[in-house]
Amino acid sequence: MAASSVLFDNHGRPLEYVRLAVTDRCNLRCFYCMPEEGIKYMPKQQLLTYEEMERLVGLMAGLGVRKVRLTGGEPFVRRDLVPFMARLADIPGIDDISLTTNGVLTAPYVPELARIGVKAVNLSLDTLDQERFARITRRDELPRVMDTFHALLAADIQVKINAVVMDGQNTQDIIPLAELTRDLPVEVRFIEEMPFNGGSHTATPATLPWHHRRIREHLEEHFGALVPLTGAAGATASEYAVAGHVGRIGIIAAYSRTFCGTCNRIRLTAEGGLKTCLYDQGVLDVRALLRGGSSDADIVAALTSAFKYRAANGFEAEQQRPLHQLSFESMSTIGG
Ligand SMILES: Nc1nc2c(ncn2[C@@H]2O[C@H](COP(=O)(O)OP(=O)(O)OP(=O)(O)O)[C@@H](O)[C@H]2O)c(=O)[nH]1
Ligand SMILES: C[S@@+](CC[C@H](N)C(=O)[O-])C[C@H]1O[C@@H](n2cnc3c(N)ncnc32)[C@H](O)[C@@H]1O
Ligand code: SF4
Ligand code: SF4
Repeated sequence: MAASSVLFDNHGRPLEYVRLAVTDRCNLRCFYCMPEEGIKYMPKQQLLTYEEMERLVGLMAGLGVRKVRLTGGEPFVRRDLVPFMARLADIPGIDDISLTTNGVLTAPYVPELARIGVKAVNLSLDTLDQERFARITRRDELPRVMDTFHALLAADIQVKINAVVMDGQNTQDIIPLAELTRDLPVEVRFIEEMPFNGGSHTATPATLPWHHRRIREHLEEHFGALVPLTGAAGATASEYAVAGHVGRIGIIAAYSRTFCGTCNRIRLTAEGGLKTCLYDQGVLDVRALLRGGSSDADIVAALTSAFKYRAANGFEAEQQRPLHQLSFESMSTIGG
């Protein structure tokens, strides 16, 4: 189905972007995302199939969605990911397919990604120090992640590095990571830590130690004034240029939630739960509709109705949850 119209929510925000968590499994155990042990993965038959996701994306394209991001868990842990991406890219109306990956398994797939037209990849990398990498992710995989980074650059795929800033863990890495932008055409984005760590540690305190302003001040102490850039509509990152640098710096106020006013996205969890806000607890069981024999028209009506009842922002969505224990949810099931 071709994009025919744009759907606006009850706060006048358009639906343009869907994030698909293609799996809840992961080959890392990042401290801020998952506990080290005791993880109960979903049985495979509970995950949406690729065919189910293709059908949904086709229907969403009819509602105006044009951008799809694959995430997880680690997307490359699921088999046959790249052919699936190629089929999504062929859906009329979808003009932007990208993914967020930890980079451990990604390097060998980079030529294929380039071939199917993937223009940008977001690569998670919280430190350039091998020991701290192993401590944060609980796996010693930095060299393979760096292989992916270099393979993406060589293939001319635009890279955004995602680094979660964690008090007492990797704040010493902010400047070395930002230094990558001096000679490389990459964007390095620093992300406020959110509480979705699956019980790995206590939830982010109400006074987030490394919030957007502090990260910016820290960068400016080293590089001088950052020059704000005009970002794309609906973007999560505030983007900045640094004098003399080829690349850019971004800061994502994920916990402060300052960009909700232009939020243009919805999420599907790996088991087909629809989230109209990262902070809601899931507003629609799309898998039940798909497997219960619902018609395209019924599914479109359900998606439309869910989008028309969105929380105004992440704080309202959080308030509407019956339990406020966000830290028992893991980002690996939400997709970031
Ligand atoms: N609060 C909030 N944080 C978000 C949202 N989307 C992404 N983030 C945060 O930004 C991080 C990076 O997200 P990515 O998967 O790289 O996606 P993106 O920022 O939409 O990427 P681009 O499309 O390249 O701008 C996530 O891990 C979250 O911490 C959102 O809608 N709300
Ligand atoms: C959940 S991961 C899934 C994709 C892939 N495994 C990866 O790490 O890139 C998506 C993004 O969520 C971010 N993330 C995970 N837990 C987070 C948290 N507690 N706060 C902020 N961002 C988080 C990661 O840094 C990553 O960039
Ligand atoms: S952030 Fe990504 S790589 Fe790290 S544990 Fe979560 S899903 Fe896995
Ligand atoms: S917190 Fe919710 S409303 Fe705000 S930008 Fe994120 S998903 Fe959108």
